[in-house]
Amino acid sequence: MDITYAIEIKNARKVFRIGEEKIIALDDISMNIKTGEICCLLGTSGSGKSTLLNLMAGLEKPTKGSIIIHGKHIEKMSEKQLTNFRQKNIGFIFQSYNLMPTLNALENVSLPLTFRGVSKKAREKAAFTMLKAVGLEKYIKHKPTQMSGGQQQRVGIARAFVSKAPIVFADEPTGNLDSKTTQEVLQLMLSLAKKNRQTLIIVTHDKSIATFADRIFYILDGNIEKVEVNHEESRGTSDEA
Ligand SMILES: Nc1ncnc2c1ncn2[C@@H]1O[C@H](COP(=O)(O)OP(=O)(O)OP(=O)(O)O)[C@@H](O)[C@H]1O
Repeated sequence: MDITYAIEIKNARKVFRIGEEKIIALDDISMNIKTGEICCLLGTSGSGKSTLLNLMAGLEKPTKGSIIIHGKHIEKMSEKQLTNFRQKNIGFIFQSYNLMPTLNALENVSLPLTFRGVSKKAREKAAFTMLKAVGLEKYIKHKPTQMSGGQQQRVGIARAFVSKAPIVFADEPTGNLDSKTTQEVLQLMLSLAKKNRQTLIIVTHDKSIATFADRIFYILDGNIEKVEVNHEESRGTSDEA
């Protein structure tokens, strides 16, 4: 089966209720993301970016509409099916890294492979290869508190990419990093995603980060305000607003 789109969203709406109050986090979103595409969801605080990412990752269900990942309607899946689906298909990179504090870098990166039934030896080999790819081969025994923010995020990236999940989501992945480390971490994510033709979706409020993407979806008040296509020659070099 040839599935061109990694992600298809059809008229997705998400309403949160707090007591009597209704919060329309997403109004009516329709969009498609191609396999291997690198996309940014760009918008100000409260615009609905994280909610949209959570719907795509099956962490939240839409109030209305469809979320189709590799041809499968994930809004119809049970929690158990979703957990299984995420373990097989999705990698996550978080703003606050979300590493396991008691585990060292090698163990943190190995973790997603344990859910896939990979042997310990094969897990450690794959984790070491990934840590080497992100320049941390000398830090495999270090625990998160023994590493800088940039190093911890490299571990987070290695963990997200180790299982070659077809889709990787990154929610403000450089939000806690200085500008130089931000550039390094971004380049790393992009090169890993391109290498294996993994689809990468980055949530950010920072336009300078979005210039690295193939396409930018501008999110405003729970809707897509506009979509911008980045052409190869201007990618990552533009600092215009
Ligand atoms: N679990 C929830 N319960 C109630 N309201 C929520 C919940 N999650 C998000 N919202 C509301 O939905 C709207 C969109 O939030 P969302 O977190 O998606 O925005 P965002 O663009 O990611 O913002 P930020 O950049 O600050 O993270 C906001 O008004 C928020 O308060």
